[in-house]
Amino acid sequence: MTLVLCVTGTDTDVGKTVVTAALVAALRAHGRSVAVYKPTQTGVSAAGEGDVDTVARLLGLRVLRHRPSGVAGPPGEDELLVAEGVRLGPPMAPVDAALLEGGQSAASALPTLAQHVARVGQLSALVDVVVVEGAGGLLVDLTVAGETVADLAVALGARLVVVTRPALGTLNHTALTLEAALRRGLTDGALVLGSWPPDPGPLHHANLTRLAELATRSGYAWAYGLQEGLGGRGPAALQAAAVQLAHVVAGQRA
Ligand SMILES: Nc1ncnc2c1ncn2[C@@H]1O[C@H](COP(=O)(O)OP(=O)(O)OP(=O)(O)O)[C@@H](O)[C@H]1O
Ligand SMILES: C[C@H](N)[C@H](N)CCCCCC(=O)O
Ligand SMILES: [Mg+2]
Repeated sequence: MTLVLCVTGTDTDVGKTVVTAALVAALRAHGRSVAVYKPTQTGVSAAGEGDVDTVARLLGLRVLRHRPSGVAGPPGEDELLVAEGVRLGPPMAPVDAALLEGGQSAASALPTLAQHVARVGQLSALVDVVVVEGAGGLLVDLTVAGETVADLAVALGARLVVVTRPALGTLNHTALTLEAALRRGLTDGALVLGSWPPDPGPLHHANLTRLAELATRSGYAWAYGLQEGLGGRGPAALQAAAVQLAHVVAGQRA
């Protein structure tokens, strides 16, 4: 059965895309074929680089774009199978980006939860693991009906990967995110640091201990995560650093 990982975060800009790339690198290195799905990509023009394109670039892979009509077959060795549910220009939450770009009709035309699930199902037929990168944090609305990233993770039966920050403010954001996830039945998950600074201070070390405690208390696996700057060091560095991450995040079910 295909494993679905849903990568969310305690906030936008916490490193979900870099963690997604690291997971893809490590899973591929273990011989697993992987696809990446971004249900709602906002803040990017039609010709711009979406998060799925960033993952491919970070890994030095060619993009094989999956279309709903099912044009793409299984990806080749140097290809990454990717798909987006919808792409919107304004750098905002999905529903608001749609409203700004095209008014109520654009918001109503956003993919439904069932359409996202069907798209992931199509990808699942082609690969071993589908990694879904949400928009912003766990409770951001993806659909005009008010269904969130959490609802999508539940509908997919996904393992949740919560990416968090090591800096001040993270303890409250992380506790809220994990509490909301557990309340919705998302009990299978991992907590991951998106970016660990090269010069950590007492605050970072204290937060590291507290974050590990929060993960354990929530029944989530805990992964130290990625070093700051790793995203720019090339596919080999990303892959090497991701081995432990992938073991923690996907090991139990991969
Ligand atoms: N470990 C890392 N190494 C290098 N750069 C990083 C790392 N983590 C985060 N960044 C940088 O921080 C910024 C935000 O990271 P990223 O795009 O992964 O966040 P995100 O959570 O995916 O944001 P969004 O909500 O927009 O999808 C990017 O410029 C990214 O390159
Ligand atoms: C545009 C940005 N990079 C994200 N993809 C969208 C983040 C939505 C966050 C909404 C919020 O929590 O306020
Ligand atoms: Mg991202």
